Amino acid sequence: MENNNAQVAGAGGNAHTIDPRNYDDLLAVVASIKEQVGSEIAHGEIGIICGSGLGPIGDSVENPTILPYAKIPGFPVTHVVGHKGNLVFGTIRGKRVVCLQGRFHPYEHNMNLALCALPVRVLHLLGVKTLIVSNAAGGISSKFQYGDLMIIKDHIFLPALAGFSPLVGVNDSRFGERFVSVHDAYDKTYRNLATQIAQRNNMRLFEGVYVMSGGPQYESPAEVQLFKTVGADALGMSTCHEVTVARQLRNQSSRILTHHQYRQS
Ligand SMILES: O=P(O)(O)O[C@@H]1C[C@H](O)[C@@H](CO)O1
Ligand code: HPA
Repeated sequence: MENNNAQVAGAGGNAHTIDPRNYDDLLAVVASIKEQVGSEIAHGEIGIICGSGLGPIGDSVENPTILPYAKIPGFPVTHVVGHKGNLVFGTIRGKRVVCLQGRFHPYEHNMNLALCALPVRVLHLLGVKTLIVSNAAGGISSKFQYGDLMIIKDHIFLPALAGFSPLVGVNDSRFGERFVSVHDAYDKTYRNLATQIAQRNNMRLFEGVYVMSGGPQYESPAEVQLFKTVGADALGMSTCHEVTVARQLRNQSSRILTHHQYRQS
């Protein structure tokens, strides 16, 4: 079942299908969210994308306001088991969070990566400055035991290397630059914090490189060997498109700050 609410009114009042690359369309999506849950509720400092099996993070949000994706214009419907399909607003330990209880995998949506990363742009327009992204992945590193946790320190975004990037196509500069650096895409300060917390709690935690394949088929033994050879530690079918879009938005924020400083000096 697709979301039958994928249209917004454009210039002249003509309805058109939401384009995930169009800033004005996403402002209309955000306006609809604010209208449905109220402007006070519809904002957050921290965005959380729950991977497969990690939906209960959304259930731990305090004072939750839940908006099903089916009621959000432009949000496709998620079909993957373990992805509920809710936007959850509330707090966790006093911090305002917006939780995506369910993500969009490119293999579900004809490799439309911009569409699958649309929620990240929506989170940005709702005020989110910090994004926590989780996933379930297959281990490649021989260090790993079943169920181990890995913090991503870098990625190999295979679909993007083959031309399937969420940033391909018209670039609306209000989202950021045409050419986006993904150096330090995974914040070192937060990675260190997670490592310290794991150590304090005697948890097994590794840092490693995540490789995203298009899926949905799992990888052949020869492909796993290939990824191991190029330095990947874990393998999945998500995350990199979201992080790439987030990185463009973060670069946009720092660009605005640079201009601001320039004007002051
Ligand atoms: O959303 P995530 O990345 O946790 O989903 C995982 C990876 C694939 O989409 C799927 C295959 O197991 O689950
Ligand atoms: O082994 C895997 N490969 C790709 N994606 C996955 N998601 C969970 N496990 C895997």
